[in-house]
Amino acid sequence: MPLSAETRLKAILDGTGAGTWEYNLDTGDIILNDRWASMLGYSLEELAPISFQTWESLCHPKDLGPANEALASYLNGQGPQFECVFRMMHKDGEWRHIHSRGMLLNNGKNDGTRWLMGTHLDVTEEKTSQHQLEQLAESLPGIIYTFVMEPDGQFHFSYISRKTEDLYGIHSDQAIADPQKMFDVVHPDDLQRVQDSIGLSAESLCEWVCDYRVLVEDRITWVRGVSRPERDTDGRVTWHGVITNINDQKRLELELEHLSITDELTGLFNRRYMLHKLEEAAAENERYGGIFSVISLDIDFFKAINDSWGHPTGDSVLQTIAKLIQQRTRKSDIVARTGGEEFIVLMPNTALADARHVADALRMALAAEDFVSDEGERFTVTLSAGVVSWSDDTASVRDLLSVCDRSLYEAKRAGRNRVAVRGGTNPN
Ligand SMILES: Nc1nc2c(ncn2[C@@H]2O[C@H](COP(=O)(O)OP(=O)(O)OP(=O)(O)O)[C@@H](O)[C@H]2O)c(=O)[nH]1
Repeated sequence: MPLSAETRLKAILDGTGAGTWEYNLDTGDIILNDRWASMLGYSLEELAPISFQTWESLCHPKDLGPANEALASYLNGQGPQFECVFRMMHKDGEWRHIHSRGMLLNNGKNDGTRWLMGTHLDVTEEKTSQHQLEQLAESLPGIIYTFVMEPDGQFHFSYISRKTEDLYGIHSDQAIADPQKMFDVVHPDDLQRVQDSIGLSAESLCEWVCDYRVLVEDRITWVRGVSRPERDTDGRVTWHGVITNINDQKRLELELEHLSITDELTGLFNRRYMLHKLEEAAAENERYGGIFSVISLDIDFFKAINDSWGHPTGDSVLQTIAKLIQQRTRKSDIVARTGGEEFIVLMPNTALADARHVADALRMALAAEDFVSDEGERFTVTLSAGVVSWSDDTASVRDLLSVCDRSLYEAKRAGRNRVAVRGGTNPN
């Protein structure tokens, strides 16, 4: 014989561990099941007589108002069901978090009155874990989150901690409601890289690690995202991770990088950086063709300047010349002090004749410059320069520089304060 609907329903409710309640809105009658009472450590007999006050007296006073408001808004037609979590006092003196859900049944008892029927579930453990997670998230120096990407590319945060406010200027509720907001504040220059790295991590299931900038009202913050992806059987990828502020670390990194490529005295690039840029330009030329030229400048009789006017005056001569070269070259040119009184200018997309023209202009500008020593004596300074262009028969950067040096040497030998040019770059 098939089980009755009532038996089946009871078995289902027993399985879920839910208490049930029925509340007649017109008569005020209340019907509770045994589980409703045992969830709070009581039997129904102990709670008798059962009325609305039975719930009221056990509910946390601070939760009564919100629960009644939730009921009122459901009865006003807002939401498909009544739903609310409130605390209730267990017989053992502990508060339990109860998740209550209910619906209105007009004809439930066939007597024309309205019955609200629902369930109670004890969600204390979930609430406690959630509270612990929130406390943990608060004490962490970054954002923790769970990010989910569907196979069709749709994405959302199933959890994100409140630190989003500090780093992204976005409330965590907003990030959950509209996850795109979290990408809208990524620096435009970094956005593509961030998206590509997420795509790569989803494909390879390798850890996602990405440093990028977040731009909130003109304030830039460097952050680092680190998270582990996992793919479920539906192809959905979920990352659990953390985003931290790395501003201090990044500033230090950038400072160190700056120091490692800069000449301290003049603020120009140093020899190491110039060699790196020359190698880059050579590789680019080999791959895509094009042209670039190099000017090597050396101050004439600089030793005599030091000897006559002192080392500090020599230093300020170097600084003045550095400024002069920077003013008279393009932004795309790279200028470095590559030795004591030697400078190199790398001029991308510049033919030999144009580079020679620039070298001559620099030579004349320096010769016209009036210098004053620490003792107030006036003097002038000249330079010699070698100019060379990268061509098809240039074998390496080393060869290019060697040809440039030979031109410079020719300029010195021919009397200084002049520019020598080499078209071919075969050092022999
Ligand atoms: N003030 C100052 N002098 C430097 C610096 N680096 C190198 N020097 C000096 O630059 C001088 C270079 O001398 P030399 O290599 O003989 O060249 P020069 O006197 O310019 O002679 P030519 O190049 O042949 O015209 C040396 O006296 C170095 O001590 C620096 O940072 N500051």
